[in-house]
Amino acid sequence: MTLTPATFDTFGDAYVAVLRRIHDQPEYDTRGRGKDAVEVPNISFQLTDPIRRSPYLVARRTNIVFNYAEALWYLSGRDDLAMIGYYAPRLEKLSADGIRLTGTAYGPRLFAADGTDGRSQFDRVIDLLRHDPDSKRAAMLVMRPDELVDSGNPDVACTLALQFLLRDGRLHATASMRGNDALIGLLCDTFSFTMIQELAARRLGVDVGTYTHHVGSMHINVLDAARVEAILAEADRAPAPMFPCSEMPDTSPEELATVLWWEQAIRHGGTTLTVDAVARIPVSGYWRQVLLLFEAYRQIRHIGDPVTAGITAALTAGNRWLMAARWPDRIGMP
Ligand SMILES: O=c1ccn([C@H]2C[C@H](O)[C@@H](COP(=O)(O)O)O2)c(=O)[nH]1
Repeated sequence: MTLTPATFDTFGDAYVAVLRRIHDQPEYDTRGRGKDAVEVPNISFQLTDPIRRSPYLVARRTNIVFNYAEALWYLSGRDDLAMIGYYAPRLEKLSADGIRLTGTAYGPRLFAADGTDGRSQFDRVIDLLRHDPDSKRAAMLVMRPDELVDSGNPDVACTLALQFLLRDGRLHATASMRGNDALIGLLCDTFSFTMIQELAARRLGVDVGTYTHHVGSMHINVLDAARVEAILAEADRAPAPMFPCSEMPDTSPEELATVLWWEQAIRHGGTTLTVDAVARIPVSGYWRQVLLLFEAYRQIRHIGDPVTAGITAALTAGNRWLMAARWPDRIGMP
């Protein structure tokens, strides 16, 4: 009898295993809100190395720029479509007023002061773990009861809660979701939640532990079947490439604000940033790499030519691989 979830080293391994399970052995056909899907209830997995959070699959065409933008959007407590819609125009249809997102915007629920004691849920669980490291209470709630009041609500939070357990000097995290689209949402949500876990571990000065993901309804939309099959075929052909991955340094709220300031400057700016200009931005090398990705994306969106050779060369090997898989005609491989 096993009472613990399946364990994988990297998210890429877990991702392929989840897609394969639902594709090969679906348990239910569902028809919800106009989308037909195949579903396996109660899927759980655990990652031993949550920092290796990007799957290197050509057929998936992971948008690493969006992944970082969404994580930063959460970490800064924002809900504006202006920022996140620039990286993922598909989110526009989820916004009821064209200005803000509600259920999808986990940031305000986790990282904005919520009117109780001037702190955010995130700040409260960090303070709690500083004083009571063995606590079982370091949980942050996401979905709210009032989200089901309006049956026409287009955007109900899919995440129920995130929990931290600080054990033997390692910060473990558990995400609980009511529903997860295994092709798109699973990848983006795991990316952001493991970033939140890593930020919390650095703030506490402890190591990153395991990441556990539990989902009530894990599903693949029928319209995505061909993409899933392409991913499974690629995983069958050869193991995914491996790249070194960088650890997030301890990042203060002030440094995060500087990263967000530059994100907006790049998004609004009409000028091409050089690698030297990025090197002068007063944030750590880890966050400068993210700003390089934002500049590469700005060039892809606004300029017809390939991304400048300097920016391309300054990307890490893993990021360059992901960008070239997504935008093959815009990113040269070295
Ligand atoms: O962070 C998110 C947000 C949404 N979804 C997916 C799950 C569902 O396929 C769809 C939401 O539809 P409902 O469950 O609200 O009907 O979006 C995710 O996987 N992760």
